[in-house]
Amino acid sequence: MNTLDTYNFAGKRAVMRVDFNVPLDKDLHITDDTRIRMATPSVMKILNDGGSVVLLSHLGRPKGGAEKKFSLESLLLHLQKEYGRDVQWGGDVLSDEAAQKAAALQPGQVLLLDNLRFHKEEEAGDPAFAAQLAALGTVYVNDAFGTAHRAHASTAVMASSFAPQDRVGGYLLQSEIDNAKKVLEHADRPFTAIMGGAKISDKILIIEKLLDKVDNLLIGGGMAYTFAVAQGGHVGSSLLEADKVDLARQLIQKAKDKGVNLMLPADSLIADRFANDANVDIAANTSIPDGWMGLDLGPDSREAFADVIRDSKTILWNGPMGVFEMSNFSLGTEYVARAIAEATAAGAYSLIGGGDSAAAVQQMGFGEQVSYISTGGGALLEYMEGKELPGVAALG
Ligand SMILES: Nc1ncnc2c1ncn2[C@@H]1O[C@H](COP(=O)(O)OP(=O)(O)O)[C@@H](O)[C@H]1O
Ligand SMILES: O=C(OP(=O)(O)O)[C@H](O)COP(=O)(O)O
Repeated sequence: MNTLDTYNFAGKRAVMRVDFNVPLDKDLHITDDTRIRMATPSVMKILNDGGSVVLLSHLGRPKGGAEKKFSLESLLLHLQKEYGRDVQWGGDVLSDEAAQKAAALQPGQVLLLDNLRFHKEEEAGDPAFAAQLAALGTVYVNDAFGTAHRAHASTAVMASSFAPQDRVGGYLLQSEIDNAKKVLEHADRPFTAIMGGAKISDKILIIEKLLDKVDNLLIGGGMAYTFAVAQGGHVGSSLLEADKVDLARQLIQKAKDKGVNLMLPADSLIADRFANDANVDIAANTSIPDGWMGLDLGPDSREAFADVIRDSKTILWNGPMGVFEMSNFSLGTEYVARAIAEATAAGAYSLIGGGDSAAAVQQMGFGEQVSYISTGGGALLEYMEGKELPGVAALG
């Protein structure tokens, strides 16, 4: 892989894929800018060389065209402060405005374009769309580790429009891979993985691979309810992927066969609606009443999870344990974050992945007390299971 340090960007226009899929509040303000900050060294290297940058990213998962809440324009002022210079807005990636502003960029200038996923061709990996993106620059830089597991037009396909020497991996991509490799190759035991969050269908398949690597696998967050149903439980209106129940049942069996301690939450903090001021109660995870939903670990589970974590020597965490964005459902995530900080202080190596997990750790004040915060969730997990990431493979 060509790296930024071996490339001189003077007079070049870099079309740079970043992962600026940052969490926003309802007023479209950024609540955690880790992903933006982590890509800044790459942007500054290009600008300081005397190059210019066209920034490409997705934000969230828009379905069917442009929507204000998914527009990258919300990031513009933040980026101007981050880079200490004007950042131009070019609108839609396929617009004439974008093409004209990109062509007119001068050394040291930055252009931000709108959400790639406003075009279905992005996720389809459409070659014609990829070629249109490639025409925006003279060199391709990929620093989007968080999206490196997607074979999309901007993460994988557009690289082939550039000569091999003009496909460059950014600093963040490189350091993420170096770090994940270190954990894979030297995992001290007990090795504990903690999985949670909401992207169940994406991440449930990864569990099978992790069972070959870890001693303990703790499953919390929205993912836990699919497992509770697999155990014959009732989960009310909790997050559930019904078509993954059989797979969850097989995974429980596989963990037994392999001697892995797969721990599911015994109890949940349940709510009668998806709101911070909902009525709450505590229920066994396998008997949540109709009309109620599990939004956080219950008191027994958070203690049990924390105990296992504190005894671990290598820790991999992806996905919050509850809807931590609402303060009344953040305790499970906080317990896990604190236990990881304690284990790290006692000598464990801790690796936290995912946009929301990273945000939770920072927000709760444990950012400096863990070994490494990765900007990738799914990407990190897929790398850890030994898969080649399309975004990395495309760089050659
Ligand atoms: N029990 C739950 N019910 C619904 N959503 C949940 C639950 N637990 C966690 N979540 C949500 O999961 C989201 C994060 O999931 P995910 O994207 O998979 O994690 P990451 O970004 O860390 O990889 C958060 O917005 C959180 O509110
Ligand atoms: O947030 C992301 O992944 P993550 O939730 O696994 O951390 C990336 O931006 C990828 O987004 P996607 O899972 O919608 O392709």
